[in-house]
Amino acid sequence: MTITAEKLIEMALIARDNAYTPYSKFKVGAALLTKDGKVFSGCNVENASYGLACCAERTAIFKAVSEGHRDFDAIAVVADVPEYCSPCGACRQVLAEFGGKIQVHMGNLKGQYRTSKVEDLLPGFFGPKDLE
Ligand SMILES: O=c1ccn([C@H]2C[C@H](O)[C@@H](CO)O2)c(=O)[nH]1
Ligand SMILES: [Zn+2]
Repeated sequence: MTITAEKLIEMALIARDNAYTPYSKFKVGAALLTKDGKVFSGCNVENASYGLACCAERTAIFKAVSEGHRDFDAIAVVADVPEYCSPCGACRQVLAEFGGKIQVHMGNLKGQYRTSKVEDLLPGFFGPKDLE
């Protein structure tokens, strides 16, 4: 059974409920799909030392990697935005580490989304190949 973009968005919306955002009040949810069909969710987690906030996307990626998963098909990201929730530069770089072909579904609370590949969100990215 494959997990659709719509299903992944729905899972990101559920993860968003756990966002810890006392400072920005901007709640974000993410759901990361592995090539073997597992999903790791994430939310943003802020801190009184503001710069230490971890985005929803990186929370999901670090959860997956720390449990032994490195091969990803797609990630969904959702927030209360007028158009589509676009990953920040740091998250684009962290996603790029695991492959430019990962599909990024960027959504909002209305269930609308658009999809781009990591390599199109971060053209010419610096990655593992540059260290060979
Ligand atoms: O794609 C994004 C954009 C922002 N944030 C978080 C970081 C911070 O907690 C809050 C406001 O920037 O939203 C994410 O989690 N993902
Ligand atoms: Zn980010």
